[in-house]
Amino acid sequence: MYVIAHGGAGGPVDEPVPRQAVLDEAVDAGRTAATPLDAVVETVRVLESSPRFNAGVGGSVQSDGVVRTDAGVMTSDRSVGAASSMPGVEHASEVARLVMEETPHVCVAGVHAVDLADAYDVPVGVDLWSERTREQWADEDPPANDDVRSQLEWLREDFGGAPEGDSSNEGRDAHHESDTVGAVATDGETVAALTSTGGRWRALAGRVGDVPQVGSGFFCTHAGGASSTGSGEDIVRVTLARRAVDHLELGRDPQEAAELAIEEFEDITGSDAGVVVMDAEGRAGSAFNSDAMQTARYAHGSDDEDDGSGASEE
Ligand SMILES: NC(=O)C[C@H](N)C(=O)O
Repeated sequence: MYVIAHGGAGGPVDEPVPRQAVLDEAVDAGRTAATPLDAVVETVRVLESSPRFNAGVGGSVQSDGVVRTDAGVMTSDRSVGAASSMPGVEHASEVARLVMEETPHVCVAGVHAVDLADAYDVPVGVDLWSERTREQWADEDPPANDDVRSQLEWLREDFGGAPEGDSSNEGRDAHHESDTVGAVATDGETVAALTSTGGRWRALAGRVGDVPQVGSGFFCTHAGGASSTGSGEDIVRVTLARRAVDHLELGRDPQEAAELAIEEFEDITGSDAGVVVMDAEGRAGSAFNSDAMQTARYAHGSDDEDDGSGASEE
């Protein structure tokens, strides 16, 4: 099984070495999975359980002091599942898979997604706070939860106010909000792509970004798959993952596809993002225009194909 994973695009990374070790471990978990779908879920589960990433445990905290998780998954036969805005759900990846496999829908949200998870024995009521998010939240002074207008004023300081002003990510990485995770995998026949996140730090309660939106945070066809990361409000405007896969469909290799998609994203939005891409042969590519994006891969034709170390810190 070929797998590529990322740990989010954003500012310079705190403690890149142990973080890379978790990414490598995640790809190792995915490589031994039975199917590409199992592979992306196994890979992302490892990252969701690590407080070093903004997914599952350690996810960003919304304006009402609640961590909510989102994920989306797609396979090359165009099966899709997504779940969003889930308090207390560590493995949003598993709920996205449940939506794909067990429901006639493509996205389930909020407490109803939590109920669905519970009905299929995905653990709920999990404490998603990490030491780091607890400390950071202690420094915040949000207005009362029932005062939504004041909350909006308060969070605009961070989100730049106007929609197109959202490109400014200055200072936001200190909030560890850029560490969304994702993976693409193939066995040479079918492909799967999955992205999982806690969203953005002190976003309005109930805010949902690109991650569970098909074509924005994730996309997959017979040509290959992609997983995006960065400012969700900007990624959705260009459907970044779809754009990367379109380039594969047009015959580009995965590295070219990733680079072209990020160039187009930057031209249109002026914002920062990253994307990982894998084609159906297991060739991988990645690109970002932020300061950093760590990836790990076990890919066809890459240096690590033989030894399986899978590491690539960028
Ligand atoms: N760090 C991220 O990638 C955040 C995610 N794209 C979101 O906007 O929810």
